[in-house]
Amino acid sequence: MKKSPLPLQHIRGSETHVRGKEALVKLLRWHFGHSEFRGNQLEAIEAVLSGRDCFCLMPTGGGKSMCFQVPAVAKPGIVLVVCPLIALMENQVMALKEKGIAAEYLSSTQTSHAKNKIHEDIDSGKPSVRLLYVTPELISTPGFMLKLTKIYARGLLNLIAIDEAHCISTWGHDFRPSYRKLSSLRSRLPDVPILALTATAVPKVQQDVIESLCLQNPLVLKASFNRPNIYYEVRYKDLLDDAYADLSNLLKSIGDVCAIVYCLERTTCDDMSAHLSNSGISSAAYHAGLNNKMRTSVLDDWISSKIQVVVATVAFGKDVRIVCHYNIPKSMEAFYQESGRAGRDQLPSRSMLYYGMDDRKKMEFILNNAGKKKLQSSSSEEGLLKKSMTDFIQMVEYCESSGCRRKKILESFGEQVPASLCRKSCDACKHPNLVAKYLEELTNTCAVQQKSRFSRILISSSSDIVDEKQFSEFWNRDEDAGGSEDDISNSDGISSFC
Ligand SMILES: Nc1ncnc2c1ncn2[C@@H]1O[C@H](COP(=O)(O)OP(=O)(O)OP(=O)(O)O)[C@@H](O)[C@H]1O
Repeated sequence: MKKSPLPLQHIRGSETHVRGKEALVKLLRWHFGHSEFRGNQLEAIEAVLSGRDCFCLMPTGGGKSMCFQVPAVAKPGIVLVVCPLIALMENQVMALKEKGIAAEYLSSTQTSHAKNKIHEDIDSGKPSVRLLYVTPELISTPGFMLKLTKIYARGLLNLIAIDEAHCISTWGHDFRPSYRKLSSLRSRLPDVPILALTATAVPKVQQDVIESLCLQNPLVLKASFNRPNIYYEVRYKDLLDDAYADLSNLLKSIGDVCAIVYCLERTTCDDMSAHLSNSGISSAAYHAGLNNKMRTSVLDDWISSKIQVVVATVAFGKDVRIVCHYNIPKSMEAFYQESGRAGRDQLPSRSMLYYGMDDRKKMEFILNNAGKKKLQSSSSEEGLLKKSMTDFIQMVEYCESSGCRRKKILESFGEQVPASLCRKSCDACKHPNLVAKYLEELTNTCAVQQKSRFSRILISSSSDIVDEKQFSEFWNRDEDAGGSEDDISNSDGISSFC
C-alpha cells in the first residue's frame, strides 16, 4: 500500500517547537507506526529540517534511521543516505518500500535496468524517490558527484545523512578511506544540512568526524551507550570440552529465534555453519568470500526466517535475540557494534562471547605483525598501531575481568557509571562467584598450557611456533581498503558501486 506523504505546513525554518513536534509525531505514527519519538530523535529531526548540521550519537538500535527517514517524508525532494554496507542498504530500502515510502539504493548488486530506472527518476527534475541510499565509494566518483550537484542546483537535495559516520575517522574502529572523500560534500553542496550518525564514536573520533565533514555549528546530540536489554556473558573456551558443541547447545536451548554468530575468519564461518547445520540448526555462512547471488540468497532466507542462524564476519541488520562471538573481536567498539545487533527492538536479548587463549594469541600476533609491516612503510602509523593494541587489551580485560561487563563497555566509551546500573544483567553481576571461579581455573589452565608449550619449544628445533601462512586472511583483511572486512560492497572498479 502506497501512503501519500502527509502535508506539513509548519516545518519550515526553525519555527515553533510545539507545532513542529505535533506535526512530526503525526508523520512518525502515519508512516512508521511508532507512537512517540525516542531519545534525541526529535531534536535531530528538527535540527536538520531547519537546515542545521547535526552530529548524532545514539546507541546501537537507538533508532538513528528515523532521524533521516522522518525528514525524508516531511518535505518533497531527496534525502541522500550514505551507508557502508550494501546488505544494510538493501534491508532498509526493502523495509521502507513495504511502508509505501519511495526509497532506492544504487549498488553494484543491481541490474543495469534497475539502476537506469533510478537514474532516470533522479534526472527527471521531479524525482519520486525520497530516500536514495548510496555507498561512499559512489559519492567519490565524478559522474555521481556531478549528478548530485545538478539535483542540488534544482533545490531538490534536502539532506545528506551519513550513517556509521565513525568510518571517516582513522581513529575509528572501522576506518574506510572512501569515507574520507565525503569531506568534499560540504564544499560541493554548501547549503545542504549534513547529519552524521554513529553508535560507536569515542570523543576523539567524534571531533574527527565533525571536522572531517566540515560540519558548521552542528547540533551535537549524545545519548548513553547503555543497552539495558542486553544480557552480557563470556564463556571460556579453554574450560569447555567442546566450544562448538556448547554453542550449538546454547542456540538449541533458546528455541527457534534469530541469531548471529560472528567469527573472525571466513573458513571458521563455513566450518561453524556446517557444524550447526549438522546439529540440526538451520544456518548459513555470510561473508565477503561469497558471490553476490549467494549473499542475497542467504540474506533473503534469513529475513524470511527460513534460516535461524547466520554465521558471519560482517554486520547486517535485522532484529536478533542473541549475538555470539566465537572469536574475540579486535576492539570494544567492534564488539559493541556487533553485539548491539541483538535486541534492536528493545526486547530482552543476549550477547555471548566465547573467549579462548588461542584466539587471543592469534589476534596479538596479527596486530603485532600488522604493526611491524606498517612501521616499515610509514612511521606515522605508530599511533594507530598503539591504538589497535590498546583497543585489543581493553577487549581482553572485558573477558578476563570479574567486574561488571556492562560497566567495562560503558567505561571504554568514556561513560562513568555505577555497577548497580547493570541490575544483574551480566554474568559477572549475576553469578560473581562462578565467574571468579572460572577465571581462577583459566589462570591455572593457562599456566599448565604455558609450561607444556615451553617444553615443546625446547624439544622443537623451530624457534617460531606461529605459522604466518595460516593467518593470511587476516593479512589480506588488514590491507583491505577499509582495514575491515565489513566492506563487502564489491569493489570491482571505481564506478562499481553505481
Ligand atoms: N520512536 C520509536 N519508537 C519505537 N521504535 C522505534 C522508534 N524509532 C526506531 N524504532 C525501532 O528501533 C529499531 C532500531 O532502529 P534503527 O535501525 O534506526 O536503529 P539504529 O540506531 O540505526 O541501530 P544500529 O546502530 O544498530 O544500526 C527498529 O526496529 C525501529 O523500528
